[in-house]
Amino acid sequence: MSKLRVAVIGAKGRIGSEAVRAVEAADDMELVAALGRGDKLEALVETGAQVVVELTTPGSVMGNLDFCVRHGIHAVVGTTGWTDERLAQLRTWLDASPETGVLIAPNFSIGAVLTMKFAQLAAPYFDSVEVVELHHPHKADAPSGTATRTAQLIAAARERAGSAPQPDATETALDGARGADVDGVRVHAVRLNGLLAHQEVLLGGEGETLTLRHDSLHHSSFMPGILLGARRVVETPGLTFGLEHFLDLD
Ligand SMILES: NC(=O)C1=CN([C@@H]2O[C@H](COP(=O)(O)OP(=O)(O)OC[C@H]3O[C@@H](n4cnc5c(N)ncnc54)[C@H](OP(=O)(O)O)[C@@H]3O)[C@@H](O)[C@H]2O)C=CC1
Ligand SMILES: O=C(O)C1=N[C@H](C(=O)O)C[C@H](O)C1
Repeated sequence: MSKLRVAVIGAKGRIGSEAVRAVEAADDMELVAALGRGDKLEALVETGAQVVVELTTPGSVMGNLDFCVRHGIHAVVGTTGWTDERLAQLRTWLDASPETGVLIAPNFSIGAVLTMKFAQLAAPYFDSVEVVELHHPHKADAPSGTATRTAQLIAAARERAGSAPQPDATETALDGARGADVDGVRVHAVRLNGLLAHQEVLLGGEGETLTLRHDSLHHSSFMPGILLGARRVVETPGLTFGLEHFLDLD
């Protein structure tokens, strides 16, 4: 059987360099291009890339995806910074290239995907829920894509269940003291040397709390999800948001 022809954009970055190694080590894949900043995207066409793994920056990802979708190259995207407007733009591009698939995964690690799932399950049973994400201090954005998505999923689960608004009588003396508000769920971002990528979902009810915590201790934690995404996206046209759609979690 022929190997899947995979390219990595952002190949010199923290996660991109790990992805290069993971694709090279996968028996069913061939790394056909490893692009860094300044490299020409035309190399993707010249090398016959079928799937791109996009791990760059919020400032670069849209231009890269525009090129990929226009050339019918599927994409697995880990880069953060997704807004409703960006997703709508991407859907427009995909409408014009209906056989192309794009997977955007706020987090490729199985533990993080499960944390999001458990948080949605638990959130309607508690009065209060807040998200704390903790990362290395070189991370470009805050809050993390994972924390934003987790808060959105929690808010949607609470709305579906008809949960009451969260109790909070605080009058904040300093801006930011209560974190960011994502659909009514507070999200706090810690940047600390020594950390990689971590998240806690804190849930509180009458006389009890539940803490869900996930730790990515090495960038290798994201690789099985990236490889799975590359294998599945080629047979999944359109936009898929979240690795959970490629996992049999129910
Ligand atoms: N979904 C997930 O599971 C994960 C997602 N991420 C996300 O992935 C992204 C990258 O993270 P990280 O590796 O830590 O960041 P880094 O800054 O280490 O890597 C980004 C790389 O992309 C390069 N780059 C920027 N623009 C372009 C471009 N147009 N073409 C080619 N290369 C480009 C950068 O080059 P230069 O240094 O010259 O700017 C850099 O080498 C972030 O958004 C992060 O949040 C990270 C881990 C897991
Ligand atoms: O920048 C990182 O490191 C990470 N980014 C992603 C995010 O913003 O959620 C995924 C993971 O947290 C690591």
